[in-house]
Amino acid sequence: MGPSRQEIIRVPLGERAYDIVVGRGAIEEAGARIAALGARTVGLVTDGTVADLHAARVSADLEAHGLRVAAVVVPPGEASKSFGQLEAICDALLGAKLERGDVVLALGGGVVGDLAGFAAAILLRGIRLVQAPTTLLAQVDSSVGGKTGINTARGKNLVGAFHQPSLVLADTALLDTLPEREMKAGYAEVAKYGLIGDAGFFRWCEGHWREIFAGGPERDRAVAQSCRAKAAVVVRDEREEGDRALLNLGHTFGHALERAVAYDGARLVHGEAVAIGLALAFRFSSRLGLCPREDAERVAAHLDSVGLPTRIRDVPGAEAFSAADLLAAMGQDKKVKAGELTFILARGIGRSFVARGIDRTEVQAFLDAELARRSS
Ligand SMILES: NC(=O)c1ccc[n+]([C@@H]2O[C@H](COP(=O)([O-])OP(=O)(O)OC[C@H]3O[C@@H](n4cnc5c(N)ncnc54)[C@H](O)[C@@H]3O)[C@@H](O)[C@H]2O)c1
Ligand SMILES: O=C(O)C(=O)C[C@@H](O)[C@H](O)[C@H](O)COP(=O)(O)O
Ligand SMILES: [Zn+2]
Repeated sequence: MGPSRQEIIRVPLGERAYDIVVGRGAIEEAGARIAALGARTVGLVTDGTVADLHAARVSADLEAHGLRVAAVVVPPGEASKSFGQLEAICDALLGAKLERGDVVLALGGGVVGDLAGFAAAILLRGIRLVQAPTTLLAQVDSSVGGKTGINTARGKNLVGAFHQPSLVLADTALLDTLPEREMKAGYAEVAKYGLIGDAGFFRWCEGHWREIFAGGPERDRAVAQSCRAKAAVVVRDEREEGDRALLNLGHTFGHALERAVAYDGARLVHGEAVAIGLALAFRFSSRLGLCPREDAERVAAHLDSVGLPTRIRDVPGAEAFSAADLLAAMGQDKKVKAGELTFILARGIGRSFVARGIDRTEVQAFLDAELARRSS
């Protein structure tokens, strides 16, 4: 593999087409590229941690390109994907007199991207959004594809809008400051792309995950390959009427677990929930006789070796979970159709498919068996 350089991936969505710039230094293009969009003011939304580490440099660059910056800082963590923080952002940006020709810049992880993206979708009935993802998870997943939203007590991401960004700047050097726990969490979504439809990429990940964590060309390659894989699905099915649901592999279980801990990131962050969800989706597929047991074991073994959780019992406080509660949470999943559950299951690594009308008693029996493992 050659030296690191920036790569531009085009997401061809007609009048909503945009570029994803991947590589070290991509954020340094923010001022020039946003000025070229014709904005005058940038509503810079970030969280407290990212503000301290990276926002001053970005603001200075925007101002150097003649842009006025109106900054809003939310508390770090999943709890910020709330009506309260959404209202605070809207109020601050309206107070700063943002106009329809202006831009919201989401500088942060998936929490900031989803929240600021939703604000951009509804402010003045929709203004442009630039995503500057600063976590591995946000660079490989949440900044691309236009899903924005917040959580409610009834479930994850249940209020939101599709609002594609006008530009994504995925600066992989920003990940140098990311804590290891968050790096691992983001890696679950990287591995997901291999498990969905690219067994060769999963094999490559098994051999290169340490280099992805360490930085260098493998990290850039993993981010770019993930963005290409996601963009390909989104272009086929932008509003999740069919195939896009594949990107939800591991999420029916994962979102139920996030709700079970009341979005408490100290216990479980999204990527960790996805890691458990991926392992569960493969074990469930194997139990249903769809997927070889060796594949399910290989998935869990790889996630284990990275240091990700793969069992419900790995969640602190899991003793309090019941199969009925988890099943009830799954009943609020956005993939539910005519009251029936939809899961993303697998015939093997890289062979995932959308399975509609899954029998609740099968899911209940599987969860009972998984929960029984907590004492073993
Ligand atoms: N819209 C989508 O398609 C999509 C896809 C996947 C996930 N998501 C959502 O994304 C969210 C999770 O995103 P996340 O994992 O990025 O979590 P996050 O945004 O909470 O970021 C994780 C932590 O890392 C900190 N951080 C961010 N960048 C940093 C950096 N460069 N250096 C040091 N610290 C940094 C943050 O302050 C935070 O504490 C969830 O809400 C999930 O539902 C959305
Ligand atoms: O972009 C998608 O589509 C995904 O499903 C990506 C997921 O990783 C992400 O967590 C997404 O927010 C889940 O979507 P939801 O519709 O189940 O809330
Ligand atoms: Zn996800």
